Amino acid sequence: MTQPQAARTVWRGLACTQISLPNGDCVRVSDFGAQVLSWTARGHERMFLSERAVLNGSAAIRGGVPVCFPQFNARGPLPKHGLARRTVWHYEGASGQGDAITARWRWEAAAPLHAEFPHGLRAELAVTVAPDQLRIALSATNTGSSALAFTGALHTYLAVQGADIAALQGLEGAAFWDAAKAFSPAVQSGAVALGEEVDRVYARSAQPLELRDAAGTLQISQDAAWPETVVWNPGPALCATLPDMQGADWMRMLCVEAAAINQPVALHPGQHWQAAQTLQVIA
Ligand SMILES: O=P(O)(O)OC[C@H]1O[C@@H](O)[C@H](O)[C@@H](O)[C@@H]1O
Repeated sequence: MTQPQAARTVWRGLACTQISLPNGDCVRVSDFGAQVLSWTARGHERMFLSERAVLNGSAAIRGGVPVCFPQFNARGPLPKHGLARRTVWHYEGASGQGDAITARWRWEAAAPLHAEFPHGLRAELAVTVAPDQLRIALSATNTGSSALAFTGALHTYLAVQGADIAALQGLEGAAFWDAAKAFSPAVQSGAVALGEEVDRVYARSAQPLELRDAAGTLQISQDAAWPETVVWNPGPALCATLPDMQGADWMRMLCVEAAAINQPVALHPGQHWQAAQTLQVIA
């Protein structure tokens, strides 16, 4: 292979697009949820996907990069984390740019949403794969005739190798809201490590974060239009209660989420918004 390629495939019953680069990097994205399920770079799987993930469309898929939209968590009347992660998106195709390739999906707010969310809203997800790099851009357009507001996140489940040495660096000294402790305010002391439940909402860091583990170092950055970063790991106690995770899975993952939460994004009719999260293997 001399050029990046995108091929349609079915993986464990899910219609997917498989993106492959000449250097061996590979990404799989499901039409269900427009969800990245796998990213292999420098020979390592960089995404956590639960072996107990529900893949039959009856629930959100636990792992990869769920698109939480147009509502983050329970902050509104919609089902938790919105409906987009539980619906099939329309695949629009892929196009190459040099050593990179971008595949695109489209989602429209449809009837099941309208009782709680009576708006015309279109979302697009662009997944760009380049050597050592994955960039995921969500965009939203108000296609209706009234103003609307949304919240959301790219709920990225990063694979962790070597839980005892894994550390997320770059948030030291940052203020956060501790969602695991009734949203009490706190300040980050040292790197984020695995151990107990972590469910924290930080303001976006201007500098990229770094996840260091036994596989190397992954740099994580997000556009300013994602104003918050959520870091989530259920820890052993909560993990044991989640039916779609195995008991020790909390040691295999860390969610670092690019999010828009505290100030909902307001869109007038015809207005457009876009924001990306970029993951880069640097060591
Ligand atoms: O189990 P879900 O619906 O995928 O949510 C997982 C987690 O997602 C995180 O974004 C939230 O901050 C957590 O509070 C939540 O538990």
